[in-house]
Amino acid sequence: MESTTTAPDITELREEIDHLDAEILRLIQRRVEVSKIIGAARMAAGGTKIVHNREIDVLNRYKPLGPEGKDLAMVLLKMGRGPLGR
Ligand SMILES: C=C(O[C@@H]1C=C(C(=O)O)C=C[C@H]1O)C(=O)O
Repeated sequence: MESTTTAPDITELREEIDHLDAEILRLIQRRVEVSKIIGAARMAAGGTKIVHNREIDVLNRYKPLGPEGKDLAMVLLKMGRGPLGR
């Protein structure tokens, strides 16, 4: 029996990756923005910049991606915090 599998269209797949990256970038930028707004509002009200249990929830959310998911979540949290101690 002959195989009927066709080679993937790399050009087309790369276009999809380009679109996905643009969307991921947009979402990350918005996430950082929202996280900073929340942090600033909480600090202005006399609270802390970081909320530990909420950050644990975020880390757990990325667990399906494995160890790299945790790294990714850490980077996202770090980006939203900005410099600590301010
Ligand atoms: C955005 C918040 O503030 C901080 C930033 C978080 C985030 O980027 O997900 C989570 C917890 C807080 O440390 C929040 O409390 O929801």
